[in-house]
Amino acid sequence: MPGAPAVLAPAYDHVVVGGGGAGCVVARRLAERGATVLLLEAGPDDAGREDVADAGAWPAMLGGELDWGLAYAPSPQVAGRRIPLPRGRVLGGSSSTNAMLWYRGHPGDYDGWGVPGWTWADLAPCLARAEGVLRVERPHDPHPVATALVEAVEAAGRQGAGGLAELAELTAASEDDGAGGRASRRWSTSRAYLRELPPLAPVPVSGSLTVLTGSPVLRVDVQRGRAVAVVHLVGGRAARTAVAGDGEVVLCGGAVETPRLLLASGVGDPADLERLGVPVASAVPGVGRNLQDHPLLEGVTLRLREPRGPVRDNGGGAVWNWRSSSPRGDAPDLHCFVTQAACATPAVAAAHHLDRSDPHLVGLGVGLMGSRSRGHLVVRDLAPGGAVDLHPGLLADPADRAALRQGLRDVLELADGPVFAALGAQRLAPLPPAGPTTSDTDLEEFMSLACTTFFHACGTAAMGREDDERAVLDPELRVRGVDGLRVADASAFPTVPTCNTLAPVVALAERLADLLAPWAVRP
Ligand SMILES: Cc1cc2nc3c(=O)[nH]c(=O)nc-3n(C[C@H](O)[C@H](O)[C@H](O)COP(=O)(O)OP(=O)(O)OC[C@H]3O[C@@H](n4cnc5c(N)ncnc54)[C@H](O)[C@@H]3O)c2cc1C
Repeated sequence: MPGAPAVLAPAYDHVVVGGGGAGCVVARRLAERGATVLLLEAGPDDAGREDVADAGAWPAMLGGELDWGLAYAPSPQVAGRRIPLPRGRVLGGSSSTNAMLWYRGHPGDYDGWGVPGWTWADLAPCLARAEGVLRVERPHDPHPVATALVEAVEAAGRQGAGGLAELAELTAASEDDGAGGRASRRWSTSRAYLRELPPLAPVPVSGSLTVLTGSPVLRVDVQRGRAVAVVHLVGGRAARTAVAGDGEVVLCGGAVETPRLLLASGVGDPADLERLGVPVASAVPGVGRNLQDHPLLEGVTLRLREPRGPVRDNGGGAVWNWRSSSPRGDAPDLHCFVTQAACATPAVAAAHHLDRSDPHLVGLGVGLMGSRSRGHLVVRDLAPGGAVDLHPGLLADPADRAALRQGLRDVLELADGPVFAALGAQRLAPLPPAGPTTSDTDLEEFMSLACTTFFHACGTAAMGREDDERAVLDPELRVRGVDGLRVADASAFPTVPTCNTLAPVVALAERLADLLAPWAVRP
């Protein structure tokens, strides 16, 4: 389905901008409901790429040719470090480059948004529908460090006590490797929704879907308060493709590029637009505010007695979710996963003299999923992927630092316990005697070196109730003050859910297609 069509039609019912985690879902579902749809993706096709398909290969893609190459700005809480923020620039978006954990979150995450139409009861059917398209599997042959995490939680009496450790659900499936064996293969939204679903029935029974890769969108053309066309590059030249009649443009560019596209289209804080030299189409001060992410500690490092062996599944395989003593809501707010390799920031590696290529090393990541800190972004250059200052505010809220300290202490207790000892594990970072008696100051110093992104940037074009003046989108994901323009991606979350963000993104995309469903009954 993807590729360059010989000729683009002058107009489509809907134009979907960004073929990522959300965009592939939105485009396919709208076409199924009877619309003619154009999906525009800046990056290349992902079909046939072994780096994308091999579930264990994703770390090698970080910062590579399929990455937008963004970074969070330095802040004191992260020891003045610049933290790379990977985002997929390829069909499937970050669902083609991510770590494949599938975690639905907690009902309270969605109910807590307080936006009509977006409760758990509204979204659970969308998740179920997505799980009928994406393959979601747990590891068939888990790595010993994955089973060790689950056993360590059990041995410490923490299983079920406000938490759960289990083999991870992954958007990857054990498939024939073509050489008589099995291998774990990725199921991105591009694979699931564009390639594996049966082809659309011919027009006019259903609509049609045209996918154009290598076509970055520069802006939406807003005239007299209505989105009428998109301006995009085709073969390096600017082209203009219109939306037909009462069709719509749906922005699915992700948490950084969607607010940039809004600003490029004249939607944003008038002061930002004036600085960027863009005439105001709609004054919406919330664009680019409310940037959120989960802080993740990459640093707890163990050296096993034996080499850890070849990578299985996604290179991890098990997770533990549990509650701190003061969680943000009802959901577990702390998260731990294993890595079948060293998982330490360059700053931790330098401070602890780690040789990250040592085949005996494994890691334990510690994330704060109920983070309260908020940040913002400042677009400096309107070109896709251009300069942007990203200030996520990681660990800025003292309550976040307290909760993550507790998470780190809990994980160190497991790392030093009998289950990992049976693997001959020796803790290399943070250096012993870090443990229950270590001071908060020492732990915070380690955290400032180990803190990085959990890759869950979101919230920068948030939906909200009709009376919420900070909201960029209304409860049906319409951009305030512009007809025929919606946002359906991670930017739309009012608050980051306590889970990895692909599942809620896909649920949101499925729901948006329902909101536009009247297309299915048009003559
Ligand atoms: C390295 C990494 C690991 C992660 N691990 C996990 C995980 O294990 N589990 C999980 O649930 N989540 C994970 N995530 C997060 C998850 O993948 C994202 O939250 C999700 O994919 C976001 O979906 P999105 O549609 O908002 O954006 P994306 O999936 O990033 O898609 C945006 C798309 O829009 C395209 N685009 C942007 N601007 C333009 C433009 N101007 N014109 C045309 N196209 C454009 C991009 O190229 C991209 O294809 C990870 C993310 C990364 C990067």
